[in-house]
Amino acid sequence: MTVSQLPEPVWLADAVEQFYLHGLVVIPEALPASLCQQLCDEAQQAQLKPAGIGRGQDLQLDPDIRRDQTLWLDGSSAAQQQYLALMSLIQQAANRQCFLGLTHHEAHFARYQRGDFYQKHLDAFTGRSSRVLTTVCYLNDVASGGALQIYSENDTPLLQVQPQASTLVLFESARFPHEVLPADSTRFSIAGWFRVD
Ligand SMILES: O=C(O)CCC(=O)C(=O)O
Ligand SMILES: [Fe+2]
Repeated sequence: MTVSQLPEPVWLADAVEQFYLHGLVVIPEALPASLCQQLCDEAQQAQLKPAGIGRGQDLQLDPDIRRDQTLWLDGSSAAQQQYLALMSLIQQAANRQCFLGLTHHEAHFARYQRGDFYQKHLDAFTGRSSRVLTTVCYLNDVASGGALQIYSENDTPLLQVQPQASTLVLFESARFPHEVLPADSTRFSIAGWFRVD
C-alpha cells in the first residue's frame, strides 16, 4: 500500500466529532496491526536519546520530571510515512470539523523503561505555544504500570488510559494536564503535536 492510497479510516469523522465535543478522544485499534508492529519494531531498533524539557537552545534534561527516551520521526521508512499520512488525514478532518487551522504535525517515538515516568504537565500554555492538539499512539500492550493519567481542567483525575497496541489518544494540548505513571515494563509510543505555526 503506498502512502497516497491510504484509505480514510472508518473511525475518523466520529472520533473528530468526539474531540470537538469533549476536547479528548480515545480510539482503540486506530492503526492496522501490521503497521503498529512495524512502528514498534522501528522504535525498538532506533537510537533513542533521553528526552528534554523545552526545545532547541532551551532544551534541558531533567530526570526528575521525565525519564523517557525519544527520537523524532523523519518519514524515512514506509511505516513512518503511513503513520504521518494518517496524521495528515486527522489534520484535514480536524480543520474541516473543528475549524482549528492546524498547519503541521511533529512526532517522536518514545520508550519508557521500567521505572520511567513523565510527571504531570501540560503540552502547551494558552497563548504561548503553537501546540494545539496532542496525539499519543501506543505501539505495544502494557499489562500494568505506565498508564496515561489525564486530569480535567480543574485538576481532578478524569481518565486513565492503559497502553494497548494501536490505541490512539487525541486531546487539546493546553487544556488537559496529564502524566505517565511509572512503567512496570517497556512501553513504546509515538507522541505528537499538531501545530498552528
Ligand atoms: O505517552 C504518553 O502517554 C504521554 C506522553 C506525553 O505526555 C508527552 O510526551 O508529552
Ligand atoms: Fe504530554
